[in-house]
Amino acid sequence: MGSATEATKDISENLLGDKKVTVVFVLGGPGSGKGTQCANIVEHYGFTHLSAGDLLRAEIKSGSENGTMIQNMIKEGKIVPSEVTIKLLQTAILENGNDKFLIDGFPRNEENRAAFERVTGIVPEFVLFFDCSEEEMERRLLGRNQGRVDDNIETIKKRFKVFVESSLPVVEHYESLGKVKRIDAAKPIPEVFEDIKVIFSSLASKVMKLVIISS
Ligand SMILES: Nc1ncnc2c1ncn2[C@@H]1O[C@H](COP(=O)(O)OP(=O)(O)OP(=O)(O)O)[C@@H](O)[C@H]1O
Ligand SMILES: O=c1ccn([C@@H]2O[C@H](COP(=O)(O)O)[C@@H](O)[C@H]2O)c(=O)[nH]1
Ligand SMILES: [Mg+2]
Repeated sequence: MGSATEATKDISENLLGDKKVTVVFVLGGPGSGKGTQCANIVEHYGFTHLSAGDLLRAEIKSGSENGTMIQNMIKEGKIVPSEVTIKLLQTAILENGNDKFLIDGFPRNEENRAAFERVTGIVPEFVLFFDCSEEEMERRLLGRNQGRVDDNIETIKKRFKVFVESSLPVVEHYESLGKVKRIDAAKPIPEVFEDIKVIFSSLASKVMKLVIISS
């Protein structure tokens, strides 16, 4: 087992089996622009983007035995059981050669958060939080046009409720640890990314890479 040097001890490099990774949780309301900006971060900063929602949608498409249950939960805007989502995230991390991940749209509630930390041992480097009004998010979701079963006004209202009641407490938890970097996500896309760049450039100037010292 290795240990971090003095220079990297504040970087969250954690064990996932034998793999040590740096993770940023990307959180924010439905339609706040998480996926859009994750694509920009991937392009500029070499992270791998893992959208929990995309992994769940891929699981439905794969014909998995959990597919019908997941589809029903998504249609209702409900949170899929932790063990299902964590397994998908864990597999995606282990199968990927990268060691830097943006985990988008997870953890969705406190139980997700605690289970993920317990199972994977991963603590996020920080949480990138997209702050946006419901009015603006609703406008974006109704205009998204990607054929998602949950982009209709009835499900959107349910998703907003779940976000406020279950997901915001996760942000508050990380806020209490000083780990939240809040972004004004109501701005136009290029301006939001300018703000994100400040955060990731400062992270890149710290020691970002994994340091393994054989003992
Ligand atoms: N800053 C922005 N201004 C205007 N439109 C935006 C902005 N960011 C994203 N959008 C648009 O809003 C829609 C939702 O964006 P995106 O899919 O990135 O959100 P999300 O947070 O990933 O949503 P979800 O939680 O539902 O997956 C998309 O059509 C996207 O093009
Ligand atoms: O960790 C998660 C992530 C997502 N879900 C379900 O999927 C939909 C869509 O998620 P997006 O992040 O908007 O793509 C969400 O409303 C949940 O039903 C989940 O259960 N757990
Ligand atoms: Mg998304």
